[in-house]
Amino acid sequence: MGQMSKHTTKDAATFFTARNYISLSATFIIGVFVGSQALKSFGLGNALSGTVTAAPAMDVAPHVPAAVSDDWKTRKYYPKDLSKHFGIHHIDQLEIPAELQPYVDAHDVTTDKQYVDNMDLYQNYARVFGPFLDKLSKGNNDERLYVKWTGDEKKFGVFTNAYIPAYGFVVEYSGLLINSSRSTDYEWHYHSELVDNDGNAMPLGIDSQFVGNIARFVNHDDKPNTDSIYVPWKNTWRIVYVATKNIYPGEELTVSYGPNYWQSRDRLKVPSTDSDE
Ligand SMILES: C[S@@+](CC[C@H](N)C(=O)[O-])C[C@H]1O[C@@H](n2cnc3c(N)ncnc32)[C@H](O)[C@@H]1O
Repeated sequence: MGQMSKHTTKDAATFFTARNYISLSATFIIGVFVGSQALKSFGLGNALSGTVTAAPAMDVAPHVPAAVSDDWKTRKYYPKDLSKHFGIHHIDQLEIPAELQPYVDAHDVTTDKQYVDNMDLYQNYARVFGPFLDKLSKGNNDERLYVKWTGDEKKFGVFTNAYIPAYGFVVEYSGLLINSSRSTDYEWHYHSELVDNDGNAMPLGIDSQFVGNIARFVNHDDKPNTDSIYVPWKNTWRIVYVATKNIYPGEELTVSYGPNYWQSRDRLKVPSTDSDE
């Protein structure tokens, strides 16, 4: 995630009623297909590589749904369930707290070195993925993706009900823009050159531990089927998960958190007090 930072890194809404599910799904699939073709024609496919980073990690209590029932390890959780079962306030898009908004407004992301050095790439990202950030963000009735228990090691993960073609938009990593890392498992580095009142660079992250969307449940894999990229959109950097290969219904979505994430976890391990170690 950007980098999941635990500072690196790490949709849609009134999306589906039973009646409009099929047509909206079709719209989405056509959308990602068009997007993926556009990306291919831009030759961006190979450019979808670890540009986002996650923040260093800290162990947190395993996510046991707040409302535990007998089927909690087998059922599917949709965005509308996140509040009741995980205590998460669902938001579709990056949320900027009022106290940080003036700093965001005072800065032009197209002057960031990362943008200037890769202008063609980021202009294309904005052109292809930007519209998804607006059009797919309509509330918490999206049923394309769901959360399900994967096992004791990884806990919950995210799966797809829809076919997602390679290079297609998967989901935005929503959350709160923060300027003080809490080093949770749910924070990506926010990619920017914002400065505070003294002109010092502000260390920013996107934190989705308690306020965010389904993307916060996407697990790490060394050979993931999505990539996290930064998309400059409406003067903010948005983190988007993009498919790196065709993803079929029932598959788990995965992303690389980046090396910092796991290194920081290792550092945080409490030394064993066992006498034989
Ligand atoms: C962003 S959360 C992903 C959602 C998490 N599985 C949950 O149930 O809330 C990141 C945490 O999930 C777990 N995790 C993710 N990918 C993993 C993997 N490949 N192997 C082991 N644990 C993993 C780790 O505890 C990690 O710190």
